[in-house]
Amino acid sequence: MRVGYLGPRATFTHLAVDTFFGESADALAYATIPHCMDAAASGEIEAAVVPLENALEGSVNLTVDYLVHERPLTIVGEIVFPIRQHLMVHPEHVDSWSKVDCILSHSHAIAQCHKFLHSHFKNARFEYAASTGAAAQYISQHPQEKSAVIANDLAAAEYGLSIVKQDIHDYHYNHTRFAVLAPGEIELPRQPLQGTPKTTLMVMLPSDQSGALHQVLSAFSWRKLNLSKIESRPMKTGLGNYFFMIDVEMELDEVLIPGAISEIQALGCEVKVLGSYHAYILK
Ligand SMILES: O=C(O)C(=O)C[C@]1(C(=O)O)C=C[C@@H](O)C=C1
Repeated sequence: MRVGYLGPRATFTHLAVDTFFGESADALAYATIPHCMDAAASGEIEAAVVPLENALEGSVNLTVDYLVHERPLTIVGEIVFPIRQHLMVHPEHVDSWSKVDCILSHSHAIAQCHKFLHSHFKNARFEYAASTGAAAQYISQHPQEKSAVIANDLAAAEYGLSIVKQDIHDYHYNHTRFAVLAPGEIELPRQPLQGTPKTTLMVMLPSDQSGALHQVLSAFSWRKLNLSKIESRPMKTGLGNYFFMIDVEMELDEVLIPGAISEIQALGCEVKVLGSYHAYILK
């Protein structure tokens, strides 16, 4: 099975793919989240794995927006993976690491380490890369730059960088949810882990209807459907126009979720099922 991921090699997404799929997948790196999702939509790969949400920094908006507005792929699985951020430099700068003038990484990685960065690098500037792996690769190729990178230990090994501070993320519990996306339903390799069933819906409220969100939520509540997430994102059609991404902690059945969907549609909302799948928590 060909599985694309946000590359280059040794990103957290790559680690999640290798740990989850193991030998069952041919893992292919893509430079950006949209490139990876495009490849799944065109059939170049069977599935794309992209970051969806981090426990400290929240949703990866690029993934959510591209999924809803540009590439309507199906969520066929979720991988929850622990994230350990380390600070690393080119070996030439190990002795002067605390004096670097730039910190380079993915925006989510930088955000996960704000307290550490604030206390150690009062004057350094932050530069954002497409991924932690891309930042590590760049610094390995530009040893003259006095920059430090935030990435994982595999990236340090892959790109020959030296870790100067381990575990610099601000809070101990740091996990990221990665979505496995495909053009339609596909079989994922069997896991020794027990997954938790989930269904993700996109709901667009009619504009200017008082109590609409309350009514939508009550369609789930009286059916005792547990929601693990609700988040609004702009529709990009005008100020105040939002859609909601709602995660229901249940597999798409034939009665309860379709019943809730019909009720919500009767309120004048547009509803789309983005996927019904299992979430796997990896160690
Ligand atoms: O840059 C990477 O290594 C990624 O896989 C992306 C990403 C993200 O988008 O959140 C994944 C996990 C971490 O939270 C930091 C970065």
